[in-house]
This record gives sequence, C-alpha cells and structure tokens, in this order.
Amino acid sequence: MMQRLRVAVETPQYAGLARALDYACPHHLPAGTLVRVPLGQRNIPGIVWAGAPDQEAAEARPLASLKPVAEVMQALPPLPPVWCDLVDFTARYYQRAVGEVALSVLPPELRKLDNAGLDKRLRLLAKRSGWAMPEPEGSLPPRRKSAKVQSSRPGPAEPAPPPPLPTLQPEQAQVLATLADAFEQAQPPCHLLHGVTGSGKTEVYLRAAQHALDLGRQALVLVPEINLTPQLEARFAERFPGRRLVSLHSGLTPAQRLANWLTAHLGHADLVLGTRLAVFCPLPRLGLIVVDEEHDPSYKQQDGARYSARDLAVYRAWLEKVPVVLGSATPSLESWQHAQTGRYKLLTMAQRVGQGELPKVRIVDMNLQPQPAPGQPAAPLSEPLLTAVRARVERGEQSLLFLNRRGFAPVLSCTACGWKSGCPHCSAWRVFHKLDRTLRCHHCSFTERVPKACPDCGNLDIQPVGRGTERLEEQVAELLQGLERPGGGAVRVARIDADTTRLKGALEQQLAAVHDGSVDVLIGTQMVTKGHDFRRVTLVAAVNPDSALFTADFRAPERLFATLMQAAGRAGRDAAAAASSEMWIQTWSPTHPLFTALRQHDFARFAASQLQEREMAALPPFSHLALLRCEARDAAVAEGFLRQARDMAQALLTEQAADGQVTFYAPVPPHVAKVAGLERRQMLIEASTRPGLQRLLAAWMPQLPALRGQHKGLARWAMDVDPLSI
Ligand SMILES: Nc1ncnc2c1ncn2[C@@H]1O[C@H](COP(=O)(O)OP(=O)(O)OP(=O)(O)O)[C@@H](O)[C@H]1O
Ligand SMILES: [Zn+2]
Repeated sequence: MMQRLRVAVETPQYAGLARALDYACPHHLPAGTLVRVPLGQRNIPGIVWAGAPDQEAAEARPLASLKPVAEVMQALPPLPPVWCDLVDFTARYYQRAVGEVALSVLPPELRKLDNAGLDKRLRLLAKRSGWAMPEPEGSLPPRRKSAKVQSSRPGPAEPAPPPPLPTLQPEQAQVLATLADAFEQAQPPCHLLHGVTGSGKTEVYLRAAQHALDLGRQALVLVPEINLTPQLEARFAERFPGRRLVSLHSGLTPAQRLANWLTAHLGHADLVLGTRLAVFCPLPRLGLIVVDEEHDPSYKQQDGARYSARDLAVYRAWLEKVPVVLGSATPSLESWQHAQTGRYKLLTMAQRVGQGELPKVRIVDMNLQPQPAPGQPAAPLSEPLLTAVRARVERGEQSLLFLNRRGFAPVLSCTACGWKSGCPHCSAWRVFHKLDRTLRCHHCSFTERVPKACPDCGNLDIQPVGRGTERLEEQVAELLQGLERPGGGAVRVARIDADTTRLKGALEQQLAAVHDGSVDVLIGTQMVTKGHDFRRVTLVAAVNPDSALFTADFRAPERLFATLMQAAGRAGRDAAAAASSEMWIQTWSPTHPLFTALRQHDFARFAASQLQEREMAALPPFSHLALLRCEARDAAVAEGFLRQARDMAQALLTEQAADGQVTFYAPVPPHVAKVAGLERRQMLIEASTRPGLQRLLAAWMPQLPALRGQHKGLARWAMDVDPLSI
C-alpha cells in the first residue's frame, strides 16, 4: 500500500518551501534514508524526514495525488536520528529551510550519485580499505563497547609501534581526570579548557581521544582552519597507528570528501578531524567532541545557514550525551561567561609545558620613533625591534613578523592628482600586488594590470600607500641585507599568506622550511599565528595591530586580544628558549588597556573588563542579536525593505505575549557598503532573551518573502542569528 512520506529537499530559501515535501512510497522508509524524488522536471536528492504528517498539507494534497519517490538509495544506511535532530535544530535556530541545511551539509558528490553509482563507490572504498560491505538493508556495525573487538579490525596501514607517551604535566593530569569522569556520566557537561599557549592542550585532546577509542567510540576533533588540519592529522596519526583517521574540510577533492564521510558514517573511522562542516558528519559511535581554538571566528559559517559550528558542537554533544571540550588560550566571551556562571565546567592549565615562561611583551611607542624624511616611506620596523630581530638572526633563532594584510600595498595613489586605486564595483580600494603587477579587489576579485600612468591625469608617478606582507617581506630583506647566520650563509626571509600558499602542498612545504630552521625571519598574516608548534621562534612582532583597535565592531578588542595572545604563543615554545622569548607590539596607542592586559598575559582580567562593558551596553552575552542583511543595486531599495520588515516585526511583537525586550536598530551600511555592484544594508535586532528572539524570528521570517514583490531590485536578504561581526 502506498504511504505518505515527508522528504527534505533542497529548495531555494525564497520559494517559501520551508518544510519537507510529501511524496508517496509503496513501503515504509526509516527517517534519514537518502532518496531521489521528482521536483519539477528533475529528480533531486532528498532525505526522508521524521515527524507527524502535516495536517494541512495532507488535506491539500491527498495521498493519491502525490508523486512517488523515484529512487531509494539503499546502498547507504539511513542517517541516524540524532543527525536529523541536529539538522532540525540548526534549521530552526538559524532560520533556514530544513532541506537546505540537510542537503548542504552532505558531501556534494553524494548528492549527485544515484543508487547504482553510490553502490559502486562503496564497493570500491570497501575493497580499498579492507572492510566488509554493509548489509543492503543498511544495518550499521554494532556499537563496540570493548577495545578488544576494536583492535581486531584491520587498520589502513601496517601498525607501527606507538611512540612513548610524554609524562603528563600535573595540570594535564587533573584535566584528564575530570574528563574521565565525564565519560561515565549520563549527561556529561560542556567543558571549557582554558590553557595558555603551549600548555599542552593538544596532548589533552590526544589522551581524551584515546579514552573514547578505548571505549570503542569515535572522536570528532574540530579545528578552525584547513591549514591546521595536516599538522594535527600528523600528530593524531603518529599517536594512533592502526586506527583509522579521516579528515573533512573543503580542501579535499569531492571524491576524497565523499570517501572520508562514508568511512565516518559507516562507523569505520575512529577519528574525524575537520573544519566547521565536520560538525555535521554522521558518527554512529560518537564518544567525544573537541573544538580546538573555540574562540575562532572561522567556526561561524558566513553564508547560507550561518551556523556556529562551535555552538552546534555543544548542542550535538548534549544530544548524543557525550563529553565535549572547547579549548582555547583566549576563550570567546560567550563561553567564558558560561564558565563563570557554571553552565560550562572550567578546566584550567595556566602553566606552559616544562615550566616554560610566556614571552615578555614589549610595547614600542611609535610616537617616539624618528619619523621618515618627507617623501620617504616609513620604515616597517622601529629601530629597537630591528635590533632585536638582528640579534635573533645572529643567534640562529627565528623571528615571526605578523601583519594582517596581504599584497604589497593596500592602495596605489597618484602623487599629482590624488587618484587612488578604488574598485569600480565595491566601496573598497584595490590592493597592489607587486609580483604580477596587478590591482586586485579582495572583495569581488576584480583584477587589472597596474596602469602605467595615472588614469585621471596621466602622471607617471603612482606610489604604493601603506604596507602589506609582500612589501614587508621586501623591506625586511633589505634591512637585513649583509647579515650572516651563525653557520654562514645569508639571512633568509620568507613569507606565508594566502598568496604564497595558493598551490597545493605549498603551505606544507613552507611550514616545513620554518620547522627545519632554513628560515630566519618569517612574515605572515593571521595564518601563521594560529596553532603552529614552532620550536625555534623566540621573537614574535605585531607590526601594525592598531587598525583593529578602532573599528566600530564591539568584538574588535576581544578579537585583537585573542590574535595577539595567540601570536605571542608562537614564541618560546621550546622551554629552553622560553625565558628569552619576546612578543613585540608596535603601536601609536601604547597605553591602551588591551596592551596592558596583554603585557600581563592576563586573560581573566581582560575578559572581566570586557564583560563589564558588554553588560553595561547590553551586548552579548548579556543580550542576543540577529542581523538582517540585504543587498540591492539601489541603497534606497535595501533600506526600504529593511524598514518594512521592521514594521512587520513590530506588529508581530505587539501580538505576541512579551518575552523580554526586543530593540530594532536603524538600517545601516556595513563596513564595506558596496560589493560587486550591490549596495549592502543591515539591521540589528537585539533581544534581552534568547527565547524571545527565537519566537519573533520564527513568526517573522516566513512573512518576509511576501515583501519581495514590493521592493523592485532587491537582490537578496539573509538573517544572521548570533552574528559575529556587525
Ligand atoms: N606532558 C608533556 N610532556 C612533554 N611535552 C609535552 C607535554 N604535553 C605537551 N607537550 C609538548 O609541548 C608542546 C606544546 O603543546 P601543545 O602544542 O599541545 O600546546 P597547546 O596548548 O595546544 O598550544 P597552543 O594553544 O599554543 O596551540 C608540544 O610540542 C607538545 O608536544
Ligand atoms: Zn571589488
């Protein structure tokens, strides 16, 4: 007999098809089953969704009128119920259609395959990896409770003997004892591991993962950036020979990503390391979630469903009743506040491994430095900093110079008429890249050759203004010319940023050169300040951190503090050299309290003062924000839409019983107002309670598509719940 099935399919946000669609099927299919269903002229992938049939839809579309499911993807076991719950929650919380979220977090390759194609892939993978094919009915391998069963399974490679384990530091041992308890609890708490840089957090993750594996479970480890996965992968692979380890991030080929996802979903992977998208990886034996550098903004997805993988990891751990560890030297103020109120369990590691000291912070007051002669570019490094770098080179130690701006110069300017290299499509400058002599817009990618003469007045003298990493590299190499390394040979300056690492394998190669000591001075963007365990770096310098001090975003200080602490943490990681390690800051605001706190390595004090300010201003975590963004060719259209949307919301609020206060701010342009020819505007909504905000959004968002017709030229809009930058 035909049955009614709800199927989640990917529909555009504005189609208004927020719910799953109904189809007919001759037999019952469990929720989570992958299917292909007809929609319009095509067959598209979908997922059977649980829940009571929609009364209204059932009346409007009787069973007999429903289209049948086109194909059941029997080759794959259904996605587990907790996975569906996580997707449901994500869709509800971040105000997106369930089908959109569900399908967008599957490997893209999976969505393309039919059952035969998938079956073929699975067989190939099973053969290559040496495991038995799943039963066609899709039964999962049973949850293994004992380690004995586990180890009898063939691993991917000939297991090498595991390396000897380091003796735990007392703080590490204490943290691990607490975590061991958590594994025993029916509903383990969320842990915030606040460990200073170099305190051995990774060792804690490794041991906790070991614990999960010993229980026959899988561990999921999230890192903020792709470029941190290879080194973490190497550390885990070395620690767990014979265990199956897969990574999940957007840098994999589609085929690799599918294979790794399948390995995890079928329960064959013991460890999954990945970036934010991995939080959705189905894991039938999940036993532990780790979120490394939990404060990192990369955990927030910036388009589609703008989810926070960190927050979802906490929710998922709660759903699956497994321990979760959020680790950071500079926790987000949201997590820190939860730890203060006892909602999260705070674990602290205040000591560096081997009693190593944290680097001494030196502030260079740029107001006191000699100014360049008129017409001359300013020197990138102040005299005292340059002297310190030279001394390191002569001692055979490494220095890391951090500048968060790539390219040669952020803008080119005509010395005669003042023309500047603006982007014709954006309200931004185009950056001068010297290597290929281009002007590139970092917002819309519009690229042109550098003009030979000023396009406005024909003057031949066009000069770079300001400095990016490419220029810093050139200038520093010049400043250090003639210097010799201890063993002989000229000083070597290298640069690592998004431009030098475009080619596959380039980053690994460049990092290897730093690790093996063939680089003396490393110049880089934020990319090099995170996570790396550089053993020979004894000096880190923030060349120009000031711009971040004075932006309008209320999170700017929190973010700058985290970045600088993390950068400082790259210095003196070898306990033997720790005492002479230094973090240098060149600034025009040397008395800024942020730098004072940094000097004392006092995160707690900094956090307390920030939280106090946030509380007074009713900002997160003391309020809850959503940001309605929209884009149109004409700014007035964008603003008109936002204003009408606001009126609608205010009308809804008077209908709803009050659940705290909700405040609407006026529509404003974001930091970069125009991108690729579209004007952007945004409206901030601030609510005193989370349920109050959620209730408003749930009633309001479905009404927005109806406004579209009244605002001709509106390109798109999106709601950003818990926005990270405003
Ligand atoms: N118990 C230990 N005994 C000896 N060495 C250890 C121990 N724990 C960690 N280490 C070593 O100390 C160094 C720093 O540890 P790790 O990279 O885990 O620090 P971290 O807290 O993750 O730092 P960051 O936050 O800066 O990334 C590593 O080289 C690691 O191998
Ligand atoms: Zn542009």
